[in-house]
Amino acid sequence: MRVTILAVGRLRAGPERTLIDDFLLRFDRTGRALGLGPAQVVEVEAKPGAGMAAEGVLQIARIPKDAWLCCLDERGELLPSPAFASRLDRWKDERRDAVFVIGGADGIDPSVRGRADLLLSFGPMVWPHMLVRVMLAEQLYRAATILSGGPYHRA
Ligand SMILES: C[S@@+](CC[C@H](N)C(=O)[O-])C[C@H]1O[C@@H](n2cnc3c(N)ncnc32)[C@H](O)[C@@H]1O
Repeated sequence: MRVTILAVGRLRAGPERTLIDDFLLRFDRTGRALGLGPAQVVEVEAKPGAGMAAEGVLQIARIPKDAWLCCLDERGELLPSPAFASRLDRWKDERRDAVFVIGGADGIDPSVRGRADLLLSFGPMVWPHMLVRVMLAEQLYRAATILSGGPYHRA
């Protein structure tokens, strides 16, 4: 199953980018034997000040028709890492694509949120979207290690 992190804004080279690249590379390596991956980051950028609705139009254009759609949202479901891994495991048997949408400064437009199969929360606090990219990349890698029985996840 291809995995896309669909994010707003361009992330320049720096520590967050390094971590994301590293976790997604590890996810690809660990997930390959499980039918998970490859993972990619797709960035959309609306004109300055165009707002969340314009970002939503760009995001919808990048979501494959039959993809599982997960929107990252602080008001969403809280899942322990093994439960998140189980979701990925189930989704990969059902669809070719999973897309994880991370909003910009204003959040995710209702036109995108309304289509989501899952609203996933990393806790009730609001995190900067660049950090949410890193957290999601790490959880994807963690999920792959849980499914492969590796020693990375210890709880
Ligand atoms: C800075 S936040 C935007 C918050 C926006 N003010 C709102 O109320 O929706 C940018 C994006 O990061 C993601 N995000 C931030 N905190 C999160 C959390 N605790 N759990 C999941 N996603 C989160 C969401 O996708 C959000 O749209």
